[in-house]
Amino acid sequence: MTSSYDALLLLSFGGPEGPDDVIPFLENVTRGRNIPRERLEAVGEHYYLFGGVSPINQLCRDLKGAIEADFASHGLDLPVYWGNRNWTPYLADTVRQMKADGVRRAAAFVTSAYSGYSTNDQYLADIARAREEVEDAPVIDKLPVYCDRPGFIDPFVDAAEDALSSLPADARLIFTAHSVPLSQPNRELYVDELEAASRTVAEKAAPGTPWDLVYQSRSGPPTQPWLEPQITDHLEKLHGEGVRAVAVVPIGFVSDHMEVKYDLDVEAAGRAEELGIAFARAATPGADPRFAALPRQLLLDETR
Ligand SMILES: CC1=C(CCC(=O)O)c2cc3nc(cc4[nH]c(cc5[nH]c(cc1n2)c(C)c5CCC(=O)O)c(CCC(=O)O)c4C)C(CCC(=O)O)=C3C
Ligand SMILES: [Fe+2]
Repeated sequence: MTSSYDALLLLSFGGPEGPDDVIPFLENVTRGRNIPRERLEAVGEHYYLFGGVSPINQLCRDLKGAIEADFASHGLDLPVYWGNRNWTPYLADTVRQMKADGVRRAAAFVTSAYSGYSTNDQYLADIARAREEVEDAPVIDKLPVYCDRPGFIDPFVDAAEDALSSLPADARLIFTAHSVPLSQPNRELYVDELEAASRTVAEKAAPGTPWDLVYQSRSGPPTQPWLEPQITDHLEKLHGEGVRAVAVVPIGFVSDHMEVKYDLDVEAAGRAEELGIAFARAATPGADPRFAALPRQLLLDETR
């Protein structure tokens, strides 16, 4: 099987791999952004709780392996590279390696499924900046946004069914995504896509079950409006309405990284427990073979 590309680039966020990495990582993430010092210190503690190791890099290694297996089993002979925005392997170093290996034209699969600034445009800017750092860099085309593709949706459908099956029959569905400032460019598109993906998963996994889309992991100064409601506030509201069980689906993410492991599995689950609400968190696609098939399907334009 052939394609017009001679490499695939897996592009991700990056995360610390030990306690000494945590502060430099957080400085990388927040450089030039208006994030209060207290928020940074609080987020540092989330990482220290896990030994200073974010799950995200291992998740990328696992996904890279699954993509390579998918390519191999479909006779697609294309090397897979991996680079990050905020930690090693830094994207510019990866692009330098690709150049040294003779890559001329690569397709980029980003570990973020949606349109919007943080989820799409910022990764495009990362690619442009990394290419500027490397003389005669390979061409790198970002593959299309994939939040509506079966390879992304279907693993969430199964995961939502699994989470619901562990709860009483009257459990509610909560979809959650990373909050962004209301002022962020293309925020409406991001929200529209999140709503559409949530609706599709809800209708397939549990037709008739009430569902809501809420947000998590906000930072920024309290005076700056971000997408709401936050999941913890939403749990309180549902509690007031007599809801006793929730299945939480992290539809805004592709893997169980720190925003999922801390903000949902520690913080939101802890709030639910205090409120006496049974809480089950649905898995993210991770290295599911259906998800790992998406880069090939997008490359060969045969997804739908
Ligand atoms: C939309 C979105 C996604 C989903 C799309 C995607 O996946 O790319 C995402 C993912 C992630 N965000 C992550 C980590 C962080 N994000 C921060 C800060 C921010 N995120 C924002 C948005 C998003 N973030 C925004 C608007 C900010 C404010 C500063 C800014 O405008 O940039 C901060 C600073 C501290 C804090 O304020 O929380 C950290 C540490 C990790 C790594 C987790 C790990 O280590 O496992 C991942 C996957
Ligand atoms: Fe973030």
